[in-house]
Amino acid sequence: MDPKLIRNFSIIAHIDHGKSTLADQLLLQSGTITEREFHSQILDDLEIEKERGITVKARSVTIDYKKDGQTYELNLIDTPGHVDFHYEVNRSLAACEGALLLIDAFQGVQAQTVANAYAAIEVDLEIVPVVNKIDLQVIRVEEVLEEVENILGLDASEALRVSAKTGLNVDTVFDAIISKIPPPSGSPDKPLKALVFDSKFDKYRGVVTYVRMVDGVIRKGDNIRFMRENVNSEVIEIGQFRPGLVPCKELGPGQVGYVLTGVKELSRITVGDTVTMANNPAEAPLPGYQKPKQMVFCGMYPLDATGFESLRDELQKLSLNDSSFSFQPETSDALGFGFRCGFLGMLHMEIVQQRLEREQDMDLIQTAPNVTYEILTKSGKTMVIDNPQDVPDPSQIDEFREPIAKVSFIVPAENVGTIMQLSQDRRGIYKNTEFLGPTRAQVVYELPLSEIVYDMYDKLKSVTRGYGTMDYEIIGYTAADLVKMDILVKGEQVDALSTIVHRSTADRRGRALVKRLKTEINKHQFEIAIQAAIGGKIIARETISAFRKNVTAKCYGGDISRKRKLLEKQKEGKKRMKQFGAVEIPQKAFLSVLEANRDD
Ligand SMILES: Nc1nc2c(ncn2[C@@H]2O[C@H](COP(=O)(O)OP(=O)(O)OP(=O)(O)O)[C@@H](O)[C@H]2O)c(=O)[nH]1
Repeated sequence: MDPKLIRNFSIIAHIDHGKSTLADQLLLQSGTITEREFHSQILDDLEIEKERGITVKARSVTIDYKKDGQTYELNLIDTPGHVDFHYEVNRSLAACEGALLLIDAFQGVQAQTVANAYAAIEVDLEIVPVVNKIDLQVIRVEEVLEEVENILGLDASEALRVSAKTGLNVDTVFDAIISKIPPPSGSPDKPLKALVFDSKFDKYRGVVTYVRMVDGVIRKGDNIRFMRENVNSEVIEIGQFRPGLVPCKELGPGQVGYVLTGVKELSRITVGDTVTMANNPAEAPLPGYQKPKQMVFCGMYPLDATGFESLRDELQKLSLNDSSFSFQPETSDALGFGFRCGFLGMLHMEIVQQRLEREQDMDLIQTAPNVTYEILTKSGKTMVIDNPQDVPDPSQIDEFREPIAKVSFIVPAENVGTIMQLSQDRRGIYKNTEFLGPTRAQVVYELPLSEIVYDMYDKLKSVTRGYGTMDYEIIGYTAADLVKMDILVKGEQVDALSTIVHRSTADRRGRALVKRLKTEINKHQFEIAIQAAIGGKIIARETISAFRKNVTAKCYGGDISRKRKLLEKQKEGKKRMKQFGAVEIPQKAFLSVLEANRDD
């Protein structure tokens, strides 16, 4: 394939601005998919993505497009739009020469439009602004284009105006891809160099490695090497995404496709690695990617001990296709054997948890999530803390550090004050405000990650009536006055309820938490004290009074069937309970920490 006829591009956008719809429309208009397939959102094939309407895992597809008697090979690399999946965006961009920057004609430039555009500018991609949804009743295209110029510093004079939904003007998108985005360079005669930009585990074929060719040619039977992992393997099959896996004879410079090898474990194929020939290797690998870093952790426990092995199997299966999710066995006095799971962010956590519950039909107890902390001990050691239970005794701590994020909000001008107040209340450090036009502004704060991951997004949406957006990146760790807060139920500490809080908010959080727990834990036949403590000191207390529970008391006379129904209902309610000493604690109580933060 002549590289001059190849174009490699991504579509980048804020969530919901229509990226998947445009991708599908490009596939439809080029004849890659049928009308029927178009209506079922072909690129988002995971069930959860369909249900929640978000793209989680990057996909890629090759489109043949005829123009002026030539057939061009257009490689679209799909990217997810949500903050949690930044690293997926960056890895996709490195495989492209250009990007379509898609912007909703009414909503205009939003927080992730900015973040994604900057990522593309950083790697020197040619950016084509595309205003989408021009079929809507109310649009403000001119203002949106002004925002593109003011905020992103891009030339918007030749921006395209399309409707991905109806297909209006989508032909101009093909023209722009061919005329504006540069073809890849590279030589078939140089030693093989191909970038691994994704990989996934397929039940039938094993590990499918996604590659973007740079130099050289790859064919079936070649003996290749993954340079960073230093793994050699024979090529069993190569092919392209059309959009299913379709084998081909060879892949040359600039092309995008897949390689099947004898490698069985996904963990041995690192995204960002370089593929070369084992007997004629390239001198140096391509610049790689940073590994994704888990920033949010929580415990997951089977409801009863027999579920441990099957939970392990399920977690393993999930991690086969999601290398950004991690899990390790842990034990809790209260919950028994379970796993500590790490996620990129809260959305990522929710998605994994839902997949477990839905696809595997598992009953789980999940503890409240926490971010990753660092502790410098008196002996000079730096500990990474993923679990509040691992915090050492305060006498051994020299410095307690928390992750800090640079958060950028884009909000209606009248909400700037509220956002500043919200950030200030959460220990934010003000950076700057920039007006994007008469009605909207960008406000930047540095905020502790723990103060934003749980509910900042919801709060932002509610104070701006849905018009505000935010994006964040972790910029490092700083020392803070943090303490571990324990919860005692009937005098005994429940380890899975411990949290790390800032000392200045400890009293308030402690009170909110015990109050919440009081509503979550049912009355028992004895009185139950619920206390919050720091070190040995009790900072808050609530009491659940004793109650003799007799659900059948309501059933007068001998209505047996009704009585049985009630008993069954009670049994059902017990399903998600964990016995702790004499007290039954329901699943929801373990998430109280999270809820109490939100009540705050
Ligand atoms: N009216 C109108 N609606 C559109 C258009 N393009 C997309 N939409 C709608 O906007 C919503 C979001 O579109 P998606 O294509 O799922 O958005 P996305 O950017 O891929 O979203 P993520 O994958 O979650 O990042 C869907 O309900 C689409 O039907 C358009 O041109 N006009």
